Amino acid sequence: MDDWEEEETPTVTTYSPPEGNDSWKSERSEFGRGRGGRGRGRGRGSESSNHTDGDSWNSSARETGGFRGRGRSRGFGRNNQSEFSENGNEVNENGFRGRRGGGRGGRGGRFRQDGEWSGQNDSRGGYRGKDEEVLSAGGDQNQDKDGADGERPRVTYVPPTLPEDEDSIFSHYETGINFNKYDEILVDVSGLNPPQAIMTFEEARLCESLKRNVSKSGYVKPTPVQKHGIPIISAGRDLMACAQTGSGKTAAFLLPILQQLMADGVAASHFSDIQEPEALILAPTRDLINQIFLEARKFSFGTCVRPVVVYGGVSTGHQIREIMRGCNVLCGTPGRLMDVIGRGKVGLSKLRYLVLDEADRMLDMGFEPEMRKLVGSPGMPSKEDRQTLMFSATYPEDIQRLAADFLKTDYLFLAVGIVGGACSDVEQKFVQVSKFAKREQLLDLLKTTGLERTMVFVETKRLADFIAAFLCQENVPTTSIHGDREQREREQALADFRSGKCPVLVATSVAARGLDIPDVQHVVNFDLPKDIDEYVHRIGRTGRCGNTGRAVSFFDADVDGQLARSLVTILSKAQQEVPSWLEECVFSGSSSSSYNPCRKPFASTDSRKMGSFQDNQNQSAVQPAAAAAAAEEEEWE
Ligand SMILES: Nc1ncnc2c1ncn2[C@@H]1O[C@H](COP(=O)(O)OP(=O)(O)OP(=O)(O)O)[C@@H](O)[C@H]1O
Repeated sequence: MDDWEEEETPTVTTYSPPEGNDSWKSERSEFGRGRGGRGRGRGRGSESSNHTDGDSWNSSARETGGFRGRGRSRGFGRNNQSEFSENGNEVNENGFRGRRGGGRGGRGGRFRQDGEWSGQNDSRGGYRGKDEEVLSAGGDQNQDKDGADGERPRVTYVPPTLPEDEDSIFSHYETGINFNKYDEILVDVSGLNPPQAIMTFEEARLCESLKRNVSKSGYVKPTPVQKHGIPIISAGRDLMACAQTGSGKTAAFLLPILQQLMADGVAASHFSDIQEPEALILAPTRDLINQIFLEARKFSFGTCVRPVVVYGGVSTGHQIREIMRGCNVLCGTPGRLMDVIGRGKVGLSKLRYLVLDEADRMLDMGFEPEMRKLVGSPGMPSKEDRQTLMFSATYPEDIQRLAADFLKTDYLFLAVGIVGGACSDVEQKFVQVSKFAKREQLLDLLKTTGLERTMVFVETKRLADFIAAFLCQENVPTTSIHGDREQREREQALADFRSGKCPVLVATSVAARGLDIPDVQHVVNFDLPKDIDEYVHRIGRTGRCGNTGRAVSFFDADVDGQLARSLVTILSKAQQEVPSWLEECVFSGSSSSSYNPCRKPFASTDSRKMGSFQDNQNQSAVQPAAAAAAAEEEEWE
């Protein structure tokens, strides 16, 4: 038995939110208040919203009314397999504990009077602070192996089998009223001899099956990034593409790649021990790469091209078995990808396309060495012998410089609209609120939004648990996603949010990029991020594909002052009203630019057009402080 062969996992945890309980939509008094008085006494750091009796709190929590979270809480959204023992300690379930080096180990956290979560880490290798995920960068290699070192239990989770019926595969949401306005966005292509843009999908000369799949996906006409990106990729050019969130970047790279593979008659073969994909697609988070895989699966439906996905938190054995069944397009998070390459299951000699989605993220954060390791993997074609494609809505100038190392010198830079600009279909509002008043403000806000789908972003994993638990106590059907939740829980949380079972999703930055969830009408920044690009991505979870959306951000001048200047720029460029108090904040000096001194708020265009590009080639692109602060949730596996 190979070391990757494992037992299949037990079935996925069932999630059962409160039924028939919609009191949270009505008056404040019905929000479940008075059940124990918030913030006092001892409770659990995170509580399940899956109680079938509609009571979100267990008896001990109710008795004591509390939020003083005990235990490194991960239990939100669980079923009745109790995750905590009576005294609040975790109990073992399925042998999953502690594989992130102790994120779950910290105990005794509580919400202080000043509104801040204070975790008391214990010595069991507990919470490692903000860089917890970073420390596991590239470290997926061992995590699925049996716990020989006593610390890394084998991951046995196998995601549920995907539905095969066409309705599920091609389900999509409608383009919005502003879809046609995409045509008015200014487009700039820089670099030598760019090919002519296409105006229609017919001009893309897709083969019949691809054309049929595009049409079944509800695509009638290409978006600007597709009009320009498809012919550039089809012409064999390297590309760095920047287009606003939700404007169809995924199809812009998938369609020309799949078209070329089909035209060349590649076919997945399971007769080979080692699979040699023609395309590698990388993204920074598990949930995003899974989504990209589903898009690839949709567009290649009924063809001989076979996409496969690999990412952390799922049984490696299962994923390798999937690869062995044939693999032309391998989608993955970098750590797991390097793992399967390292195990000799994937060869790179046939590789023609290397795609980095959220490319600025992939090259930021000090992960650049990991990316270099990947492109330096044995058998990886040199940049001259492969086509490298990068996509994002944001491209800080320093990252553009770094990215150029991975691209041929004659790469094209495609800018649709303002590089780093916010989606113009998202109405952006700001509320001045101190950290003490944020929870009340959030409840008030959710009262007005009712059952509309809302993503609430918070800064830390612990706070995500806490706020989700708080909302559940207030009878708001809520789930959460963050890097300390097990993969099955994350997938369940996303499924419950998508289905509307839980219309509120509390998330850390792990959900900021790329996720394409239908009908997200609102994004709330309970905590503003430290980084303006992160803000752009977060609010881009709404207002997608021509639909309109709304983002409300809680601004606490004591904490968020350093972001004010960039926010004013973002709002102005999106032609939105800038609150006078926010402008004053900039001029009063509380908006310091010292946080990220080397970065301009936006690269307005292709960095090569700016004189500094060559001069700064050797300058380190990674800003350690910024990287560390923004690294809370990214995972490299
Ligand atoms: N030409 C099209 N016609 C109709 N719908 C489209 C078209 N192109 C893309 N879409 C849909 O628009 C939605 C957003 O696309 P996608 O997720 O690729 O955006 P994105 O630009 O990658 O966003 P982000 O920057 O957030 O990652 C998806 O549901 C996708 O299926």
